[in-house]
Amino acid sequence: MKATLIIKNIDNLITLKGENKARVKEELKDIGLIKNGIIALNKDKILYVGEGELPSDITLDESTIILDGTGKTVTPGLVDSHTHLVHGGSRENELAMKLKGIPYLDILAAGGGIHSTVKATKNASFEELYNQAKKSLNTMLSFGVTTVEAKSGYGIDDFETEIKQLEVAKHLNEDHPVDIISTFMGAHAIPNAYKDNSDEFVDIIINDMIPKVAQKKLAKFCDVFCEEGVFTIEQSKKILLAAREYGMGLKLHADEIKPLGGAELAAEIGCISADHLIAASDNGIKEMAKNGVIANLLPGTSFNLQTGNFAKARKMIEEGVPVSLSTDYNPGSCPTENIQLIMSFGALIMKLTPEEIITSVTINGAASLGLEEKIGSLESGKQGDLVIFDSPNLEYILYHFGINHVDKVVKKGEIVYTKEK
Ligand SMILES: N=CN[C@@H](CCC(=O)O)C(=O)O
Ligand SMILES: [Zn+2]
Repeated sequence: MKATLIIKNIDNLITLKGENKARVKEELKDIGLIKNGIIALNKDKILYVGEGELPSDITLDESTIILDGTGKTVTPGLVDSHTHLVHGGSRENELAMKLKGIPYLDILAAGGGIHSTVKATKNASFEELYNQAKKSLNTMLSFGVTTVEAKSGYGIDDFETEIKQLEVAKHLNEDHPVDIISTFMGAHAIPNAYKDNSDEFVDIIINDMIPKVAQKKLAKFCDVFCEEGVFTIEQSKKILLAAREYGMGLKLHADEIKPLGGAELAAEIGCISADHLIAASDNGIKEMAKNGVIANLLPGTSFNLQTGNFAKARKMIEEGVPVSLSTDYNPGSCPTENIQLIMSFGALIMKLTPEEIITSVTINGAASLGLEEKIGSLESGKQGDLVIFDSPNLEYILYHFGINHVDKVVKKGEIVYTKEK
């Protein structure tokens, strides 16, 4: 079989080989490290992964791209499995409020926060949203992200804007090398018009919005912001069970600020992931472990909200919860596309090991999007998504924090990003 691209002499080839499933406990440490590694791709698929030289049945010709991995670390393409990629405007105006100690939920209740991005997203044209999201997607790609999840949720009761966001994501998925997995999140805030009757808005989401989003095939998942002053446990359950009827996978913004029992709900109804979990109860963590719900942790949000509270990542791992890590990129609670910074937070603040971190942003991130058979590890037959880091080892990427260590990104067998020297 002919190789179209090979990378040889790789100092540290991190394959994540193993079962195509979210890894737990000790499995999180088994990253399939190969020293002096070599990898061969045929078009968009991985052909061979091993040590030293290629086997003789893999042939090269003058069109084969040959890269040298000396001094480099190669990993699967990174998966950012929780973002609010498509939105209008920005919210730097909230910085001063935050520094004065005004809580995120108070800004939201006063009509700011998510509501101000709803206004900006409604006022933005399709092209403006497309260009703004494309710029962010380029930044994500430059940091090594090859697959990203993108939520709607800045239209809320303005369904046209919800659809506009999802259509932008759909077009970008077609036009841009990064794969985008869409999530419908109409239940992101209670619209002002339904402040005194949020159940009415829940009914609209269930009866009008979910069926239309499903019919247009615009979202693989449905998500709800289950939080004090936003959607209750009962409302979140109702919305997600309705979404399941329409074939959507379920996600939940759970226990981000107040311990409402979101982790328990995610376990009860079988969400693929519960995200945030800063205030998750010990019982909720146990229930998630029992039911295999992935804890998608977002330390950049804790950092930016400045509450000093972070999800109990170590406890979750000890209890057997599969964990993933994501940016939560959005204009309010976490305005950064830099997944490598989030990985450093995973180490420096959450005390995850380098092995646990790389597993969290590859195979476990893939599993939180239902993509573990296709991406998330470097094994023959899987999609040729990988990152070449200009870094002698994995630890260095986390330790030398806040900067970009990517040298090249390969997506579906093609070099789609090269760092300017
Ligand atoms: N918490 C709810 N949603 C987003 C924030 C959205 C925003 O502030 O615009 C999050 O996951 O952090
Ligand atoms: Zn979010």
